[in-house]
Amino acid sequence: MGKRLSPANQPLQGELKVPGDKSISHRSIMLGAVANGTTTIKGFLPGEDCINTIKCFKKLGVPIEIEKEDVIVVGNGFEGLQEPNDVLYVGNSGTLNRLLLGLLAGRPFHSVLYGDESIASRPMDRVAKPLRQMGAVIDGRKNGSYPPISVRGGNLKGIEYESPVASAQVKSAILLAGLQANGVTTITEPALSRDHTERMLTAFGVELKRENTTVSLEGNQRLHGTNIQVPADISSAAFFIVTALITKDSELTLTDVGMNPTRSGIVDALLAMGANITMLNERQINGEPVADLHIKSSPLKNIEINGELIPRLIDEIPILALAATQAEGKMVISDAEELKVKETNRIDAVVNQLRLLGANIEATEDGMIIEGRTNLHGGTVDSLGDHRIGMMLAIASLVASGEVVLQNEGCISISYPDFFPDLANLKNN
Ligand SMILES: O=C(O)C1=C[C@@H](OP(=O)(O)O)[C@@H](O)[C@H](O)C1
Ligand SMILES: C=C(OP(=O)(O)O)C(=O)O
Repeated sequence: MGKRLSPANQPLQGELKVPGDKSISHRSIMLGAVANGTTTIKGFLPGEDCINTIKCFKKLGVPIEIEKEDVIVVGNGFEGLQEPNDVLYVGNSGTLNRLLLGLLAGRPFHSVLYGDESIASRPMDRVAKPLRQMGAVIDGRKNGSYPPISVRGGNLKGIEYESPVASAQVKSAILLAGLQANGVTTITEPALSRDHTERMLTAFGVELKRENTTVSLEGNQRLHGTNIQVPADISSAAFFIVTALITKDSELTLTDVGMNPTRSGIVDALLAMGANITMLNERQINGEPVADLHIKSSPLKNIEINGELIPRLIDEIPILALAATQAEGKMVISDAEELKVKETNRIDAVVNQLRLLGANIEATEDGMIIEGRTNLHGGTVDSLGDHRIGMMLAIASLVASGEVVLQNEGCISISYPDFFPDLANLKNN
C-alpha cells in the first residue's frame, strides 16, 4: 500500500522543537545504568532505538522508570549489571549493539545481542577486534563479525588503539570497556567523530584526556549519577531545515537544537551553499552546545562535500542529497563509503529512490554526484526500512509535481515517531 503524499508546494511556517538527540539519549541510559546513584533524564527520545536501549538495561537488572516526560535510571555501578536470563534485542540500532558490546566486554558474564534484519548485516568486527585485544571473548556469525553476537567479558587490560574508521560507535565502545580495564586505554581516530560520550562521561565525573583525535582514560573510574537534559536532535532538525530552505516563502524556528561541532556539519554545508540560517540564543547544556535556528527559504548553490566534514554530517547525507537536487550546479559527495554500512546501503538507497522521482544522481565508489536543479515528479518510492531514507523521501514529496507514494514508512518511528504530525503542523500554520 504505502503512504500517499500529495504534492504540497506550501511554505513551512512556525516554531518547532524536534525530539531529543538519539545519540545522547542512548548514552544517557547507558551511563546512568553504570553510575552510582540516580540519573534523571529530560528530553529523552522515545523512538524505537532508544526504547530498545531501556529494555536491554532492564534485562541487565537496572531499575529504569518513565515518569511523565522524565526517565529515571537507578545505577549501582558496573557491578550492578547482572547476567541476563534472555537474549538482548537491539532492534535496528547500530549504536546500541556496538556500545553495549563495549560495556558488556568488561562484565564477567555471558550475553547474546541480536537485532532486526538490517542489524544482521552491519559489521561488528570493528568493535569486536579491539575488545578482544582487551581480553573479552566475543563470537558471532561469519567468524565472529556479524550479529547475533555473544560476549563473555571481564578482566580487561587497557590498550592503545588506532581506529581505521572515524566512528563514534567504535570510540565509545572502547571507552566503555576501558573504564572497566586495568591501566590506560587510548584511542586515536582518523578524523574526529561525534564526541557525546566524552562530554557525557565528564558530566558523570570521569576524568579523560583529549588531544585532537586522541582520547584516553584510566580504568576503574566510578561514574556518579547526574541530571541530563537532552538537546533536540540536529539529525531530525535537518529534515525541516532543508524543507524550509527549498520550499517558497518558508520561515521556521527550530528551538533547542544540539549544535555540537562534531554534529553541525549539515548547517555549515548549507550555509556554504547560501542558506539563510541564523543561530540564536547560543548556550551550553550538560557540556553540549545548543541554539535556536531561524531558517528562511533560500536559493542554494551546490558545493563539494568530503574529508573531515563527512563524519560531521554522515547521517544527514540523504537529506543533503535531496537539497542538492534543488540547488544550482553539481554536488560531488566523496569519502563517504561509511554510508554503505548504515541501516541500508545509503549510497544505493538515496540514488535509486531519488531517481524514481526524476533526480539526476549517480552513485560513486565512496559517495554520489547530484546535478541540480531538477523538477522532481511523483512516483512510488520505498524507505527500504531505513528511517532517514523514509523522511528524506517524505520531504521530497513536498517539492515533487505529482503524488508520491512512500512504502514502508513505519520505520520513521525509529528516530522520529511524530514526524508526520510535526510536519503537518508546520504546513498548516
Ligand atoms: O555514536 C553514535 O551515536 C552514532 C555514530 C554514527 O555511526 P558510526 O559510529 O558508525 O560512524 C552515526 O552514523 C550513528 O547514527 C550514531
Ligand atoms: C546510522 C544511524 O544509527 P545507528 O548506527 O545507531 O543504527 C542513524 O540513525 O542514521
